[in-house]
Amino acid sequence: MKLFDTMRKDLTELNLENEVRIYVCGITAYDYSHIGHARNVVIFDTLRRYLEFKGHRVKIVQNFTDIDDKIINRAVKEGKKALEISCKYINEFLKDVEELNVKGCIRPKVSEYIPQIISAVEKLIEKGYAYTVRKDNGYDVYFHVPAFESYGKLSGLSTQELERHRIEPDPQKKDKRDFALWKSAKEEDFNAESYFDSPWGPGRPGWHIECSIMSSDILGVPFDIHGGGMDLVFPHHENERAQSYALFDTEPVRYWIHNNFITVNGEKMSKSLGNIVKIRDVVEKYGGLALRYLLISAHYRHPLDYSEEKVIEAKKSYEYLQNSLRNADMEIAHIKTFQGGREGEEIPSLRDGFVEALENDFNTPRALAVMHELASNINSRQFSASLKSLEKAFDELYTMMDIMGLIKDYGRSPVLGEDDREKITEREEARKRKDFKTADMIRDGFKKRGIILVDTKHGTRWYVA
Ligand SMILES: Nc1ncnc2c1ncn2[C@@H]1O[C@H](COP(=O)(O)OP(=O)(O)OP(=O)(O)O)[C@@H](O)[C@H]1O
Ligand SMILES: [Zn+2]
Repeated sequence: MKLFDTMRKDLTELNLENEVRIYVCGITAYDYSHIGHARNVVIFDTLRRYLEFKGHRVKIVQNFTDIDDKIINRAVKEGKKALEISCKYINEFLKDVEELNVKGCIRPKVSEYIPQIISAVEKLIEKGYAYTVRKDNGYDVYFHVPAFESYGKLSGLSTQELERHRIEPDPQKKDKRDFALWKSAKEEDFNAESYFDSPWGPGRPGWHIECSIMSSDILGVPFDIHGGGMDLVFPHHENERAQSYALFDTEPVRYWIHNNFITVNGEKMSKSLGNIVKIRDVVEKYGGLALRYLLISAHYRHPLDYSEEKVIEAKKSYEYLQNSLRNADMEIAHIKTFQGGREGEEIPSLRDGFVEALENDFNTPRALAVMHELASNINSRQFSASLKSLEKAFDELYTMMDIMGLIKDYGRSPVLGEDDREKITEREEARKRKDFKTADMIRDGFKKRGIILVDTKHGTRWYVA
C-alpha cells in the first residue's frame, strides 16, 4: 500500500509487519469538537479498518491534551480547575466519535504521564539537548534546536523560515528556535490547579513532549505511522521528532501521514476563526454515518470545503448504499424462504477496483465510487441474479461499507419459517382482494417483532428495523 509520507515528501510503499502501530495527535479538550477534528479521527479510523481487513493487527493510540494554555484560560474564566474543563470535553468528544462509528482505541491523557515526562526531560538535559532558564517560580526547560542536527527535515523548512515561525519569544533562550519542554508555573496555572511538582519547581510540560512520551511508552520506538492534521507538521511534529530522536537515538516514526483540513469558504475550520460547525449539530440533523460519509468523500490530502448542501448529498449517497445492501439482503431472504435457491445473472465482483483505490494513496472517494457501481449493479439485477451471486454481492458491499465504517448495528433479513410464509401469502392475497384491513393487521404483527414488510413489484420483501 502506498501513502504520502511527509518525511519523504513522496508516495511511499509501506513496509508493514503483521502488527501495525499508529499514533494520532488528538484534541485539546477545552470545547466541543468540530467537524475538522472529526475528519482527522475518521480518516485514521478508516485507515485502521482497512489495515485490519488486510489482516494486520492494529494498535492505535489517539491522545487527549488535557494540560494546555487554552484549557487553563477557560478554567480561570469559569472559576474551575483545568481538569474539570478537560474532563467534560473529553466525555463530549467520546460521545461524538461514538456517533461517527469510530472504533475504540487507546486514549491516554498528558496528565497521566507526568512522571514519564519529567524523566524524559531530565534525560534530555543530561544528554546535552536541553537547558534550564530561571523564572519566578522555578525553571523553564528548553530544547536546544542547534543540538539536533537534522532539525527541519520533516517540515522541510529552511533555517530562516523556522526562525520566522517562532512563537515563544524569550530573551533567555539560547536560540530563537528553541522550544519549551517544561514551563514553570504562572499565576493562572496555580489558579486552575494545572501544575505539578518537578526538579524545576512547580510547572507543567510544554505541548510537544507529551506526544513523544505517550507514543514511545505505549507503542515503542520506532513505531509505524504517525498521523495528524497538516497544521501539526510544524512545529508540533518537527519538535516531537527532535525530542524522540534525541531521547532514543533513532528515527522514531517510520511514516508520517497528514490529513488536509475541513475548510469553510477556503479557510481552515478552527475555533479561533469562529467558523466551526460542531460534530453534534450535524449528527443531530443528518446522522453520524451521513457525516462520516461526507468526511471520507474527499481524498485525505485535499481540503474539504464544508457546506450544508454537501452533507445533504452525503446523506443521500450513504442511504443509496444502505438501501442497495438491504435490497440484496431482502432478496436473499426471500429466495431462501420461498424457493430455496435460484439460478440467474451474475453480479460482477468489484473487489479489485476497491482495493486498488485504497492501495493507491488511500483514495477513499474512488473506493466510494466503486461501491456505488456495485450498489447500482445490485439494484438493477436484484430480481434476476442467482442466489449465489446475490450472496457474494451482499458480502462484498457489506465488507466495503464496514471498512468505510458505514455499517452500524446491521441486522440481516431473516429466512422465514412455515407460519410466517403463510402469513405473507395470506397478506398478498388480502391485498389483491383489496382487504387492506387484514393486510395491515398482518403487517403490524410483523412490525411488532421488528420485521418491516416492503411491497415490491415482485412481491413482499422484508428487513429487520
Ligand atoms: N479544520 C480541520 N480540518 C482537519 N483536521 C483538523 C482541523 N482542525 C484541527 N484538525 C486536527 O484535529 C486534531 C486535533 O486538533 P486540536 O485540538 O489541536 O485542534 P486545533 O487545530 O487547535 O483546532 P482549533 O483551532 O479549532 O482549536 C489535530 O490532528 C488537528 O490537526
Ligand atoms: Zn501530538
